[in-house]
Amino acid sequence: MRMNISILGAGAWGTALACHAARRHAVQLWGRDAAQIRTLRTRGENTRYLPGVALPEALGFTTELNAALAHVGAGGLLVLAVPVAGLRPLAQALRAQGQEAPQDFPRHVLVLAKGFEQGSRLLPHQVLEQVFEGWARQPALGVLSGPSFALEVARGLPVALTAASADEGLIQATVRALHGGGMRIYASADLLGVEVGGAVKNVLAIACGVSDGLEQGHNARAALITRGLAEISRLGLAMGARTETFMGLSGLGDLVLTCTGELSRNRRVGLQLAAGKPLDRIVAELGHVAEGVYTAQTVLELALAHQVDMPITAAVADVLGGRRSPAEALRNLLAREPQPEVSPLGEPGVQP
Ligand SMILES: NC(=O)c1ccc[n+]([C@@H]2O[C@H](COP(=O)([O-])OP(=O)(O)OC[C@H]3O[C@@H](n4cnc5c(N)ncnc54)[C@H](O)[C@@H]3O)[C@@H](O)[C@H]2O)c1
Ligand SMILES: O=P(O)(O)OC[C@H](O)CO
Repeated sequence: MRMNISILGAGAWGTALACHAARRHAVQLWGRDAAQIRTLRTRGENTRYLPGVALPEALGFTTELNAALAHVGAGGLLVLAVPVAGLRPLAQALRAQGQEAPQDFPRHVLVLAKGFEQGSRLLPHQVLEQVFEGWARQPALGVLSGPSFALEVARGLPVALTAASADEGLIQATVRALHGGGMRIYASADLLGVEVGGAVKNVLAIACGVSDGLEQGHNARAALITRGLAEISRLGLAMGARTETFMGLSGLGDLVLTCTGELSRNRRVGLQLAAGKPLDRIVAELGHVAEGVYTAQTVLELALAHQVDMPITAAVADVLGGRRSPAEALRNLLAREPQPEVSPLGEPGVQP
């Protein structure tokens, strides 16, 4: 059944998902930059964020938040495709806009961002809960996560993702909107676990980029991925997530993709740090968000607060914070005391 969908955020991921959804649904892509949206409309291509991909003719564009909301109405799907840092201001603007006709505000809001908000240390859905708190028209919230490079999705290549929410109606709306045409959507009720996996894998992808950039070999990369999964699981469990979530698409799946795939922006940051490039230059030249850069220190703070050991994350935070060189951080990791290997799935009564 055809649905009305608005995707807010015209970066790589928002544009790719809009390409996918517009093949079957009425989709509006919203961006805050009027000049960029004009280019999308006139050239039929997102030259800045997704060059080389022809946008579907049926895809609509807008810079008006109220038009994007009106398109969705109460019964469609509203998708937030901005980075974590942009979520709070966007949600505040949505709430303000929604006051005008609360009965028409979308019932289902799906978030795509992967990371923790700096300062508040909140996950994306928690930021939204905070903004919408106390509002009579508080929407049902969900996240979409898993191994998914925007460029491949935009080209229609196969992809499997996890939609997580406590609200069954939201999951059904997401499946209706996105499942099919090369995209498989799996459902999960573990919103927190899905978001923790998506946030921390970005930090570990930076570690793998550093290791590969320093030519430490495939063995080292496999070790970082496996021990990285143990770090994700430890933090997630301490925060209340389910262990099995980390063995799924949004955990192991996305970790493997981002740590090994050449399209990963986070991995690219690590490779360039290993080459000795200063972080501010890397970020300026990347032209896209690499969420791991902004989330690493917060993950480390959460690890300390929950008293879980996350040595790889600590090493990445040290390198990003300029406290250690990439080579020094790696030496430090190798010099750690020997310890028993505990499976990321854990053992009864033992923390992984
Ligand atoms: N690119 C991918 O392959 C991919 C896949 C899955 C998830 N994600 C996640 O999706 C989120 C967005 O990533 P992306 O790849 O689209 O990033 P991007 O850097 O390609 O684009 C970001 C977009 O968000 C816009 N933006 C930033 N702050 C904003 C704000 N305050 N209000 C409105 N718009 C704002 C920018 O103008 C830009 O259009 C990130 O959290 C990322 O981790 C990305
Ligand atoms: O390019 P990255 O490193 O931001 O990763 C993109 C997606 O999150 C991969 O699933």
